[in-house]
Amino acid sequence: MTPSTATARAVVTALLEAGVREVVVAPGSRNAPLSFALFDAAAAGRLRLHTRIDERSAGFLALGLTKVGARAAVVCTSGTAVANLHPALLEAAHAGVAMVAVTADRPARLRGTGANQTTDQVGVFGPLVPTLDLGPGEPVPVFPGSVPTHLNVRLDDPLVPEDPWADLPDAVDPPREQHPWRGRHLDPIDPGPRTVVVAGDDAGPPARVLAERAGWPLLAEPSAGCRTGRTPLRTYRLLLASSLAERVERVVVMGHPTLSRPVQALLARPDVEVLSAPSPGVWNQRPFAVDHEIGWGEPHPDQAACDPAWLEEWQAADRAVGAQLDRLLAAEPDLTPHEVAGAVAAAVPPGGLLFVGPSNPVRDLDLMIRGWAVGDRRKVLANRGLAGIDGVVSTAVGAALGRPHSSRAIALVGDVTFLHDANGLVLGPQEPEPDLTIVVVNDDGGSIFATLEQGDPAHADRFDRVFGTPHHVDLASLCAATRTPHWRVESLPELEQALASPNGGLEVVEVRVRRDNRRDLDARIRGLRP
Ligand SMILES: Cc1ncc(C[n+]2csc(CCOP(=O)(O)OP(=O)(O)O)c2C)c(N)n1
Ligand SMILES: C=C(O[C@H]1C=C[C@H](C(=O)CCC(=O)O)[C@@H](C(=O)O)[C@@H]1O)C(=O)O
Ligand SMILES: [Mg+2]
Repeated sequence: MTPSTATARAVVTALLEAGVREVVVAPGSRNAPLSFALFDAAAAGRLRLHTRIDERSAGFLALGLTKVGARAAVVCTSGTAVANLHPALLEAAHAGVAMVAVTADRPARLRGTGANQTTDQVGVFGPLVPTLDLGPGEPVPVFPGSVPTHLNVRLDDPLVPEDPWADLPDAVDPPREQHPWRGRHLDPIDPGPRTVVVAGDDAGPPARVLAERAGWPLLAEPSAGCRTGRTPLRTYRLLLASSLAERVERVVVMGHPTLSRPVQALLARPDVEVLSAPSPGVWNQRPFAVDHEIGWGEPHPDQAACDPAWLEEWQAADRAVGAQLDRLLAAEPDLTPHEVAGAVAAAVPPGGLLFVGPSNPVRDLDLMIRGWAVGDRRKVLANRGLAGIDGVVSTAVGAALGRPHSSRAIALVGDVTFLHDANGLVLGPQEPEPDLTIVVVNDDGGSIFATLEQGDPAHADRFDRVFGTPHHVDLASLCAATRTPHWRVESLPELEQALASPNGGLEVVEVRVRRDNRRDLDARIRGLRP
């Protein structure tokens, strides 16, 4: 057996022992020993193989698979291919997703020379994703279980094995990565001050359990993993501009809140006491002052409850503002992005999966999710580690592939986000295909900027060129190029019909909405009060 084949087979064995059962390979020559070993392991049923020609998409595919518990590795050749994995690994680092990147490298003697496809791959992802550098004959290091790993493998000629891998290791049950909060809850908190619970990305069920037991309003983002039960407030980000918010004395913050400035403003208020639970990701220090760090205890049924009137006040205000919002949207002459988000949310059945893109789609969804029941196992995911618009299609594909028991898988993304990872639609004829409906809210550009400072009419002469960035891309033609079924809908009933008629594979439903009125619509919505 050649040294490179031995190294590659040792790496694949270590991946299997670490619970990796999904591997995404981007084609290359230097990683050939790894690709052959992975092919043999897949043929023997030890793992599922995916191939992607775009390493950036391949990395996000592995991220999406890992986010739903199907721990994945992505494997690529040397050179610029490696750098294409950086966006997915950065997102993984900041969101605490334990994906694995295996990069093939030239042998040590060629480092620092002008040899082809040879660059400095050790530490290429910076200190946030350190490199484990492996040479021939060296023991493969153990992959850490809760953070992304970069394994750089130096491989020398001959790269092609002399024979197939026959003596594969026995299949073992992969260790189930336990989320820090799984089966645990926060230590009891005194119910005294008027408190709200802020649940950011990946806060998980403990946030809901705490809010329910204490009787506190729950301000949960769509991907918080706890937007269920009786305590989440649909219009919390609007209510934070009301007099109710002025009476908040304390906030318990869990997960990684990133969506809205009203929440960030609440957390920064000097008169508000902040209790912070551990935050996911590599930089878990909070960007606001924390008065008390609170930790995971064992399940505590004895979280004392506060005066129920506090939550009842918020719930009444939420109903009032929610009704005003529904009336406002119904009165709009055109289909609004908020109604699109509402239809998508309504189309997610129990056991369903929803992957939501950044920018306005996740914020529109935030306003439109209504009363999902506890225990229905709806899963809402987003790349909120860094809120990038890159790799979102591929992450959604990975999540759908990695959670096959989902009753329905839908993605809700903006048009620029969709275009940014159009290569996520490139699916070879032998590739596992997800049952995933991608709803693209197409307003021909980035409408989020219209709602920010740069959207002020004073900048109208420059806005579209450098912020709105209209593209006029024909999404039907783009989908046709990858043979992805495409359905353009013009109305809410048509959208609801499309959502009710999944084709069982990867499909795109395009909804055209206006961008020219976004700033005004957003301002009128923000102006709603109880
Ligand atoms: C990789 C990356 N590039 C740029 C940005 C900045 N950005 C945030 S939202 C956005 C526009 C998104 O447009 P779209 O997906 O159409 O959503 P919309 O704002 O129209 O709702 C951009 C460019 C980013 N977050 N990530
Ligand atoms: C476009 C980018 O991201 C910005 C998107 C929205 C954020 C925001 O202010 C939302 C306001 C709200 O929903 O209340 C904005 C921010 O966090 O300040 C983000 O930068 C981008 O290029 O980063
Ligand atoms: Mg857009």
